[in-house]
Amino acid sequence: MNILVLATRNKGKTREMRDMLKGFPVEIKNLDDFGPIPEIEEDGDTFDDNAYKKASFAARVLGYPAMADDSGLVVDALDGKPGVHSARFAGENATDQMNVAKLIEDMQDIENRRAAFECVISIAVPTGAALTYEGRCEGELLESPRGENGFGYDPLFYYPDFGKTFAEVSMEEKSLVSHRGKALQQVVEEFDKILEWLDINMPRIEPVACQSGSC
Ligand SMILES: O=c1nc[nH]c2c1ncn2[C@H]1C[C@H](O)[C@@H](COP(=O)(O)OP(=O)(O)OP(=O)(O)O)O1
Ligand SMILES: [Mg+2]
Repeated sequence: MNILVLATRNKGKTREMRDMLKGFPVEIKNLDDFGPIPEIEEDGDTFDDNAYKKASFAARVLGYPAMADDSGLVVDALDGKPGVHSARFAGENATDQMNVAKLIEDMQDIENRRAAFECVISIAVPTGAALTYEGRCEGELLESPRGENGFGYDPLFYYPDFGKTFAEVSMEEKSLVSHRGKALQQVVEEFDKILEWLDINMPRIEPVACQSGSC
């Protein structure tokens, strides 16, 4: 069976990605299944750059196809911040709680509460060839957190159609409308084609059959 490595350290993302890919003929592995590998710096200017960096690096280091997600929250009133810096909004090793607290503070007294989650998924092979999928989801920021589910900024992200935050709905409900859910839905729809693409693009690591006849 084909192996696909989820190139992420984020447990919330891992759960959502595993859930949507269950049932497909592919063995999903995590970075933790391989022991220590170097950290990759997410210093790209776009979600696209960073998703590709993470996926192609993991594929190159591990020798398997890898799928990475780069995502974040884009806030209208903050000129698109925190954007690609969402994970380190409150500082280099910030926790979700610290990032949420900073967002609450920065949004104090701001009337325009519009925000969107954006996600780019990259599926790469060790040669650097890659496929890209994108998703976006619009909502509003509350003034204080609500709900216990999900991760990251979910407790502040109110989705009007649900009348709830992403932390107040199940993972399955969130995935129906979320940025990552939408990107993954395209992956799911195209999965047969993706498997074919992997088949063609994965390097053949077995030595080429001996051509001199002496082996
Ligand atoms: O559905 C979501 N619900 C809530 N928050 C979310 C979501 N999706 C992304 N986010 C936030 C979390 C983190 O602050 C940043 C992602 O940063 P990002 O670098 O892509 O992920 P990460 O560092 O947590 O894990 P990794 O890079 O190993 O995949 O955006
Ligand atoms: Mg990251």
